[in-house]
Amino acid sequence: MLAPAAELRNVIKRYGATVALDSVDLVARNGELLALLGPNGAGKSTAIALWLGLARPDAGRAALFGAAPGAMAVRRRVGVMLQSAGVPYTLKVGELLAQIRAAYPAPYPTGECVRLAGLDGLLDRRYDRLSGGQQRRVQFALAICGRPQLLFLDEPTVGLDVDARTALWQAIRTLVAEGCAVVLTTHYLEEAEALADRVAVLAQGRIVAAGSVAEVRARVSQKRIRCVSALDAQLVGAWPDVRTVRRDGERIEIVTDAAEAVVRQLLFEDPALGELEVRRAGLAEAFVEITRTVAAKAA
Ligand SMILES: Nc1ncnc2c1ncn2[C@@H]1O[C@H](COP(=O)(O)OP(=O)(O)OP(=O)(O)O)[C@@H](O)[C@H]1O
Repeated sequence: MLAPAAELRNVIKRYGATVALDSVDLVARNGELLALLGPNGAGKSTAIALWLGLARPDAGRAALFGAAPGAMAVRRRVGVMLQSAGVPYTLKVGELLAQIRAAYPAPYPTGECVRLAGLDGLLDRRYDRLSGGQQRRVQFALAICGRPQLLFLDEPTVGLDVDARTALWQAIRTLVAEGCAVVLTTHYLEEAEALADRVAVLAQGRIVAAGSVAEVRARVSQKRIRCVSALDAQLVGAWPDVRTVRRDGERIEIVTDAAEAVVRQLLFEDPALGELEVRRAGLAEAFVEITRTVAAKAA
């Protein structure tokens, strides 16, 4: 059987007294996007550092395509976009692209890189004179131009406006559809929800939830209630089992573990209530609940 594009097997990584990863298993497969989620310091960047050979596990194994990270044959199959980019600043975008494309056996044509990363009109511009968002798009182009079979994206859409973010999501989907494996870290849960085939939630170096977006979401019992109501949100917030309440114009939105009881009380208190909707909570609520439970147990 073909080895997965990237795997961590029972990995422990310590920095002094800090256990950055504690018995972690992760797998990223071809044609799939794995989203790594977790609060600051959870261990996401450490996982990527191990895969890139920038750090070594204290125990367990990190492998890319079944081989040790860092091997030249493996590096030619991998594209990387990290949070801090070591880009030679004074070069023009076109020169940067040409340099990186030359290092790969079957790179995308320049025009395709421009289209995928949204670099129209930027090839003749110096990298250091671009805006932050334009630089991010160049970094993305440099990560994908070698037509990687495995792509690491560490918070790729930070600083991008809505249009640029949507365009980048589309480019990521194109690569995944072509069979690329993608490991994405993000703090934007809607990004994971939009792109991920599988998510792994890390907290304090441990995987606390893993599976499809739907599976992780199903781990929590919370529901989201929305309705048009004039009830005072602060009063509703004091009801039993209500976790959060938010007023959004004429609507209120309630997150609760006991949807039936809250709906009953809503209808009782506000006979004029309308447009009632009850939905399973999204990934954002699941993530907050899972990581809060872990923090509470550790305290
Ligand atoms: N080079 C290092 N030396 C010492 N400690 C480190 C080092 N790199 C990471 N750590 C620690 O390891 C833990 C995990 O950090 P890591 O950067 O992997 O988290 P993260 O999930 O990527 O966080 P963020 O969302 O803030 O980027 C943290 O406690 C961090 O302080």
